[in-house]
Order: sequence, then C-alpha cells, then structure tokens
Amino acid sequence: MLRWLTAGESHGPALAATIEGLPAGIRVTSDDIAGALARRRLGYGRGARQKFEQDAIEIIGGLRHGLTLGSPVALRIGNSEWPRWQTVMSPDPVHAEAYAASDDVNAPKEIARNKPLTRPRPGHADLVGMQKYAFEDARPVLERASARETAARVALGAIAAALLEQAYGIRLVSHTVAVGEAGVADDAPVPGPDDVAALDADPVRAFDPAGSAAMVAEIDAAHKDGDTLGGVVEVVAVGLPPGLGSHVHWDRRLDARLAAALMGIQAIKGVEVGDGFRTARRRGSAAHDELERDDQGRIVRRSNRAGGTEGGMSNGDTLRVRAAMKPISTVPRALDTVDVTDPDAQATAIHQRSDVCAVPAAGVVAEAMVALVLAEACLEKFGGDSVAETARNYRAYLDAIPEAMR
Ligand SMILES: Cc1cc2nc3c(=O)[nH]c(=O)nc-3n(C[C@H](O)[C@H](O)[C@H](O)COP(=O)(O)O)c2cc1C
Ligand SMILES: C=C(O[C@@H]1CC(C(=O)O)=C[C@@H](OP(=O)(O)O)[C@H]1O)C(=O)O
Repeated sequence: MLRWLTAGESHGPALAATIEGLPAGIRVTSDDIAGALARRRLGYGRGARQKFEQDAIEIIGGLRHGLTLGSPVALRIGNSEWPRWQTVMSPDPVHAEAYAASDDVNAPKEIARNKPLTRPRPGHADLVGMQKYAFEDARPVLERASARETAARVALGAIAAALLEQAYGIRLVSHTVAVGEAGVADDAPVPGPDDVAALDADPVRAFDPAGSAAMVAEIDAAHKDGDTLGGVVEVVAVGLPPGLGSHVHWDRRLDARLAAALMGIQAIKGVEVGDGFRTARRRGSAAHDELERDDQGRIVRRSNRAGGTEGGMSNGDTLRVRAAMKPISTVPRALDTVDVTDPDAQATAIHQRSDVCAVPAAGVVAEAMVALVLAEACLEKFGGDSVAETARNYRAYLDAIPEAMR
C-alpha cells in the first residue's frame, strides 16, 4: 500500500512530505527532485513570489546513496519567505506587544501583517474555512489552502515517476491545452515523454507554437486589465500495461482515482479522461475505439478516444487525462466582498500580489498526481519490496497473458 501526506503552510518555515510503501532500489537524488520542483516554477504569468523563492529541498529519510531503502521517504522544502514571516507564522505564541504594534504605521512589515484578515477573498477557502474552523481571521485558512503546498506533491511525484520508469517503463508528460479562450489547435499533435524539454522551454508549456503565442497574448491582456485566467492542462502517460485499476468496485476504478487526484489540486474544477466531454456529444459508432489485429497479429485499437482506460482499467494505450483550472481567485482588480467584523460595510478583497495565470504550473502538479496514482496502482497489482522484484512480477503478469489475447 502506498500512502503519502504533506504538511506545512504557505509562509511557514517549510513544507514537509512523506511517502510510505515504496520498494527499495528506486534511483533518485535530491537533484532529481529539485529538477521537478524547478519545472513547477515555470510558466508565463506567475507572480513575484516565484521569481525570488527557491525550493530548498532536504531529504530526511528513506534514501541512501541515491537509492530508496524501502523505508518511508521524508523530505522538507524550505520556504525562503520564512524570514519575513517568522512572527506572523510563529508556531509558538508571539508576544502580545507584537499584535498591539500592528496598528503602528512604522511597525515592521511582518508585524503589520499580524492584523486579522477579515475580508475573505471570493473563490478562496477564506470564508468557509473561517466558518468551519471557527477562526476570526482568514490567515490560518489561506496559509494551508494555498497552492504552495503543491511543491510537496511535486517532490513526491518525482519519486513516483522514477519508480514508474525504472520498474515498468511508464513515462509521463504534461502540457497546457488552453489558457482562457486561447488554446492549442484541436488537431495539434499530442506530446510524448521525449518532448518534455521542448515543452519546458515554451513560455506556457504548450506543444503548438501558434497556440502558445495566443495564450501568452491572453495572459498579457488579462494582466493589463488587472485580471486573472484559468485554463486546461493534459497529462499523457505511455507504457502502461493493461489492467491497472479494476472494474469490480467504484473506488478501484483507475479513472475514478485519477479524477479524484486531479480534482484534489487547488482550483481544478473539471476532469476529462480521453475525449471525455467531446465523446459525450458523439454517436456510439464514432465514440469508441474499434479493435483489430495488426500485421503481426497483435490486438490494437484504431483510435484512442477513450484515453487509455476502459471499464475502470488501463487498457494498454496511451493514458490522456485533462484538468480544467478556474481563474486565479485573487483578482488584482479587487472583487467585492464583505468584512466579517462589520455587517454594514461592503468591502473589496485584499490583494497584495498573485499569479495572473498558473495553468502551466498546474500541469506539472497534475503530472505528479497522475504519477502518484499510477505508482500506487502498479504496486497494488505487482507488489514487491524491491524494484527488481516488482519489475519481475510485472513481466510475469505480461508473459501470462495468452498469445491470442495480446
Ligand atoms: C500552481 C497554482 C498556483 C496558484 N496561485 C495562486 C495565486 O497566486 N493566487 C491565488 O489567489 N490563487 C492561486 N491559486 C489558486 C488557489 O490556490 C485556489 O484558487 C484556491 O485555493 C481555491 O480553490 P478551490 O476552490 O479549488 O479550493 C493557485 C493554484 C495553483 C494550482
Ligand atoms: C507560493 C506558491 O504559490 C502561491 C499560491 C497562492 C495560492 O493562493 O494558491 C498564492 C501565491 O502566494 P502568495 O500569496 O504568497 O503570493 C502564490 O505564489 C508556489 O506555488 O510555490
């Protein structure tokens, strides 16, 4: 069983993450994880924080000399913002004088930030989180709701991706399909894992130069208008065997697990497997992937509209899943809100800084989530306490599929 958890607040000292249930012998280093974290910082339209913050990764356990040990992996990603937030986010009580000083215009910036945030930002967890957890300040809510946390997921996803490639030959890539109204052409080629470097070099991580230019222009226009944007990302995984997940129960379905994992990313509001919503508009005769044998007698599908799953199981074709992200909620042209301390006042939501668009980064996060789901599904199916053992089990499973059924 693969289990993982993250902890940490956006402006706290660090994010923490742990993953348990990985086999021994996965080759992975701090540099590999740092590389994945750097990819998450990419993308035109991100705010000031991405420019100055460094993701300082430290591995605390579970790895030795570049190999997993089979023990839980634990890691820490330091927030370089911490020195400026030590008072506001102090785990221990802070002196009452620090709060008293918060009205002082000459107070250091970090003390001024101690003022309770009482104007919840629409589209954020602020108001509901205050109601639910009985806070009079949105700070304790927004600190954890922030997508800063996705750095921890990407770090874990890098380890999952290393397992997938080394044990089973499964490789992943993600790309941006749309930003606002702009997007890649419907018939643009789907990138493969060998295209990662080209995608990372594109300002919005798109695989279509014209679409990319249109998305950049869309971001520039929103920025100029003091507005924000969402969009659509796609994750592609190749090399999956048939049979990950299961048709026998809803919570074992691979597509259901992928959807939950993608929907669990901040601001993701829609998920599509394969042609998803487009398939819903087709007739059955044009919606499914007909089977035939190729010239070597192998069973192949004439198309891949299903996006690599049938009956809640991977079917051996390329997996394609999309996630739709809502526009960034902290809109510079501030949205109307209320002040929870004053029933008579209409207010505008606070805006200090924010991303205009974080869709390219969300693609990298989505890739990590898919890697974690696939790693869990592979370990469930193939077991094994070492990479060699799980790879052996995987080959034995494939070899046992009768010739006529391959
Ligand atoms: C990579 C990434 C970066 C984000 N950056 C911001 C940001 O700078 N400002 C903001 O208000 N929301 C940002 N968000 C979105 C918020 O985290 C999200 O809208 C908020 O938590 C509420 O979303 P929910 O309704 O899905 O929980 C970002 C999301 C992601 C995935
Ligand atoms: C820090 C990251 O993303 C943050 C996610 C985020 C939000 O509300 O989700 C708001 C912004 O943070 P701040 O309010 O401190 O400017 C983003 O910068 C990151 O991705 O590493």
